[in-house]
Formats: sequence, C-alpha cells, structure tokens
Amino acid sequence: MALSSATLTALRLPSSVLRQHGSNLGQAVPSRLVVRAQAASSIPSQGPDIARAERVKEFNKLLGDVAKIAVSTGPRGAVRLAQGIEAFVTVGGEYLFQLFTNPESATSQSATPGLSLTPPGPAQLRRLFERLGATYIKLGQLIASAPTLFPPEYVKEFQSCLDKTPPIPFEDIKAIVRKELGRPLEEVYDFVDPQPLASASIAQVHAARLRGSQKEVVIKVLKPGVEDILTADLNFLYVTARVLEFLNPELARTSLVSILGDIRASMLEEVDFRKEALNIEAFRNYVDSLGLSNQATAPAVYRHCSTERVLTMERLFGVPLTDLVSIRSIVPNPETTLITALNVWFGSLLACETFHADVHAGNLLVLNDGRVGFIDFGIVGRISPATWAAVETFFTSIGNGQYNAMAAALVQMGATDTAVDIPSFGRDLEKIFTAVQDLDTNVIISTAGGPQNATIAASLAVDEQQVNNLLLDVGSLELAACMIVVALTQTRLALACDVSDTPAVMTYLFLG
Ligand SMILES: Nc1ncnc2c1ncn2[C@@H]1O[C@H](COP(=O)(O)OP(=O)(O)OP(=O)(O)O)[C@@H](O)[C@H]1O
Repeated sequence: MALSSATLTALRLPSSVLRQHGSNLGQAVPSRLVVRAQAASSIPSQGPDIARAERVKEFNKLLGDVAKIAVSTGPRGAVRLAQGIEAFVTVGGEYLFQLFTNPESATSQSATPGLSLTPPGPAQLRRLFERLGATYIKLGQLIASAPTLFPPEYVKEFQSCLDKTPPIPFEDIKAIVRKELGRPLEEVYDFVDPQPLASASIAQVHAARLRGSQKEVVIKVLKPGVEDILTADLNFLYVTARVLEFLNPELARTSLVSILGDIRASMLEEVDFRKEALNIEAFRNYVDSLGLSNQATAPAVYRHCSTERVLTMERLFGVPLTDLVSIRSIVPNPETTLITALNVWFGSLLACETFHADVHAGNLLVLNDGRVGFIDFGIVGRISPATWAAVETFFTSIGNGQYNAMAAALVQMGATDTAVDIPSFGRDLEKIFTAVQDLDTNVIISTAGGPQNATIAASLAVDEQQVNNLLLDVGSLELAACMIVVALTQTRLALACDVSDTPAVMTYLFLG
C-alpha cells in the first residue's frame, strides 16, 4: 500500500522544521551544507574585550527579561510552586503508602525483596501530571500520542490525558457559564448534561441543546485557574531555558529558547476561546470553499453564546481516531480516512492563514457519516506567504532537479541564518538527493495500544544500512538536518512518520 505524496508531505512539513534546525545544518558541515560556520569564518574574530562587553550586554538583557517575566508572573509563581510541592507530596505519599501496605507491588521480583525498589511507574507519573494541571497534561498528551517515541506502558497509561482528566464539579461550570454569558443557563440552553463529555487539559466539555433551535451543541468551558497555571509554568520553563543558554551558549544550537518562547505564546493564546472560534470558522470556510465538506468538517460556532472562556459549538457525533475498533464499524478502510484527514489538514496549510497545530489523535474524530471531524483549534500555527512561496519553489525545483533554486528556496525558508554560497549548497543538496533516490522503503500501517484504545500509525521502513551509508556519505551532516532535507523531497525516506507523532511535528510547525 502506498501513501499519497501529499500525505507524506503532510506528515513532515518542512519549512519550520528547517528553521528550527537551520543552525545544525551550518554548524555540522562547515564546508558543505553550509552556513553558519562559513559566515563565521568571514567575520573577523572578536577581541577578548569586545567578547566580554557582548557577554555583559547579554547578561543585562537576560536580567531585564527575567525581571519582566517575574513581574508578569506575579504571585502566580509562588502559588504554582506551592501547588507543585503539594502534587509531589500527595503522589509521593500514595507511593510510600503502597510501599508499606503492599510492599510486593513496589518491589521488583529480585532474590532480595525490598532491596531493589521498583521506581514509581507510569500510573504514578500520570497522576502527578494530572495533579500538576494543564501544562503537564499537555505533556502527557504528547506521550500518549507518540508510540514510536515513548515506552508502550507510558503511552497506554497517558491515553487518559487525551480527554479524561479529573472533572470540575458541574455547579462550578454552571457558575462560570452564567457569569460569562451574563444570564441564566436556562435562557440559552434547553438542556445541559451535568455529566461532562470530556474533561481535558484546559477545558471541560458538556453536551447541551440550544433553546429555540433545539440544535445539539457542546459547551466548552475554560477550567478555572488554567491561565495562571500556564503562565507560571511556561514562564518558568522559558526563563530556565534562557538562563541555561546564557550559561552554555552552545545550547543555542538546539533553538530551545525560541521553541519554548513560541510554545509559550501559542499555549497562552489557547486560553482565549474567541481566537479559537475564529480559527474554527477559517477552517470551515476553507473546507466549504474547496468543496471538501463531504470529506471533513469542523463544528459550527454559536457566537451568541460564546465568550473568551465559553465556546458553544455544534456537537459532532463520532469516535476519536484513538478508537480503532469503533472506527472500523463506521468506515471500511480506516487508513483511507487517516490519509483524507492528513490531506485535508495539509491543504489548510496552503489555504488558511492559520492551521490546526494540535492534531493529536484525540482531536480528530471519525464522524458517524464517515467524514473526518477536526476539533480543538486552540493551538494554531502560521506560515508566512514568503515562506510558502519558497516552499512552492522548493517543490518545483525537486521536480526539475534545479538544486540551486532549491538551495535558494531553503535559504528563503530560514534554513540558514546568514548568507551562504548558493551554488555550493546546491551541489551538497544534489548529492543528498541522489543518495536518497537509491533507498529502498516499505510502507507500514500499524496500530498501537489495546483493542479498545488503539492509535493508527503510518510509517515507512527503510534499510538501516542504507541510511547509515547515506549519513556517512554526507559526512558530518547531522541526522536532523538530513531528515529535514529528505522530508522536503517527498521521496521515499521516512524516519518515524507516525500520525500519532503529529504533535511533535506540529510543535515544529506552529513554531514556524
Ligand atoms: N464539537 C464537539 N463535538 C463533540 N465532542 C467534542 C466537541 N468539542 C470537543 N469535544 C469533546 O471534548 C474533548 C475535549 O475538547 P477539546 O479537545 O476542544 O478540549 P481541550 O481542553 O482543548 O483538549 P486538549 O487537552 O486536547 O487540548 C474532545 O476530545 C471531545 O471528546
């Protein structure tokens, strides 16, 4: 079975990945794939005084930024620290309690019981994440959605983070909705199910019926305190990365600070449902205007009962992409549905100003009528028109083998962070592409998780020896850089392209 080229492309979209790894390209191969090192050699070396002055300037900037972030975090930082300690103490206490009451469950089956203590396992970690709240539940979702990256017992345990975290009492939800809409619930809804449909990382979702039109809807309510948790956690992570990068400037090559900076900005946007409403509507327009509404959809938004913290939208009936058994009862060929989902999503990259950047399996539904339902447009990405123009040039250049044009397009996409010699970059690309053409691959569609809770994965297997040879052939070119270039080609090399790995891919994308 062959995946369509659009799917392959969708699985690993290049531009922002390139940007994230641009420095690697240059740093790894000064004389080949380019870039930073070449430019560095053209810069006259700085004297020690200038270098010291630069460090002092950087330090002052760091101090200023940390102070600003500390002020914006405010008392939330202290509260969050207390919550963190409480979570550790509680979950640690449960573990110790289990250890004393049922020592066998906490010790490994060694000859000397008690001496080799089994460390806290996936269940404890999952409970800790749930107690720590939104930021960590997001991390849990990443683990749950990436069976090729994490051990199966963790992937299985963290499945519940996809939409089953401890719920907020219905009375609290009612109070929030009443306050947000400025009128009693009964005036807006005929019925609201007190039992939540889902309690996820940032929101709790209740099924409801609209007064008057009798439309079946869901009410997505922002959980109280989520903004504070995200602000405090993400600020902390960002400051930590900034300090680490200052102490060890080599870390700048990992782009950690910019990745965390972008994650912080995107996740803080997620807590404003007015933005999510706009994103959903843009996606619906795209689907309608391209005549794709028989293949995919997103829920209609009911503006008159939606605010910053409450989103009322059409209820989509179907099963999440995590539930392979149920999917099979709806569509005969889940792989085709999966490919449709990826193609529609990929089309939105081209057609919409923003694109869904949180496409984990829990956010894709197979609807009862066989269409794909996209939900949760809180985290979106943007790709600038200039970058898209470069992507187009890039793909055209693959078709006609214009490696210099390809090199220029990569530079335009931000693969390099300074001027580079396009013809020599082009020659290096030609060499890699030629090697990639010779790889043998097999497409594998597989599932992970239990029968009730499986994730579909599409991957391409490659001959390891051939990949090794390819990597050796391109000298010291780093794996990431190689993956990126290869991903761009739509050719046959794929390294762990797993639909359930999409959050990782998206992470790169929405940073782009
Ligand atoms: N329009 C809808 N129709 C049916 N069910 C929905 C709809 N919107 C949300 N849900 C259900 O509620 C769950 C949580 O919704 P959503 O993913 O939007 O919340 P979230 O807190 O942003 O979640 P996440 O933790 O994935 O970021 C979904 O997984 C789905 O089960």
